[in-house]
Amino acid sequence: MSTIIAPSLLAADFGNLQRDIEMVNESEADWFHLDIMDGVFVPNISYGMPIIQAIKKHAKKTLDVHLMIVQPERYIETFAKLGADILTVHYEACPHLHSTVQSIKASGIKAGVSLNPHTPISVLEDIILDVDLVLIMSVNPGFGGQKFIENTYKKVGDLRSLINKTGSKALIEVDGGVNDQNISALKKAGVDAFVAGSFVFNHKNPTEIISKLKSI
Ligand SMILES: O=C(CO)[C@H](O)[C@H](O)COP(=O)(O)O
Repeated sequence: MSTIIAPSLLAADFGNLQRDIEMVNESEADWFHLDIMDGVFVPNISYGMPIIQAIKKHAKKTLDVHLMIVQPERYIETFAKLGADILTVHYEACPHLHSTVQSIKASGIKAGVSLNPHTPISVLEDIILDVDLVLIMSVNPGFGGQKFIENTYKKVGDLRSLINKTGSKALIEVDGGVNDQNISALKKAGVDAFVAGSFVFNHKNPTEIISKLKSI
């Protein structure tokens, strides 16, 4: 399977959102990554339903929605109706994670689980066969433009072993500080999908940088 590149619109220019969406549509990127932050689970607030609706209107690729919110189970139906194709919740925000994952799948979309940097892969042992995607945070969630945490390589290795051992079909996605210096080693460690925000949108030629990430 070829590398999946998911530009994070958190780093887009919101005054020119349609332009940035068209750029991703026309690029070699595979997914749109949407970061939803509530100011409670993470110390930042990003954007909500009207913006997602506007993105959906123009986006021609998979919507990969990452909920950094408390009690995400309250909004599963809402995000499914808004057009999410993949809905990822945080392990740390879900006391009834199995039930939340089942509800996401029952709404007809793919279910992802994300882990904060301090959370070990072992917490997924009893749910890995139920999830479509695991999103490993390679920065502390809340802000774009942070430095990549090196321990992520070990976590990706641990997750790849768990997936291989169990026969899970889950994809491995990494989010935070991804660039042309670390993507190759991450890919070798077993990552399938890469979220890239500031590295793409702060570049003078985002389309070109997406092609570069895709081809590494
Ligand atoms: O989830 C996020 C922050 O919580 C962002 O998606 C992530 O940080 C990507 O941004 P960048 O590539 O700029 O690090």
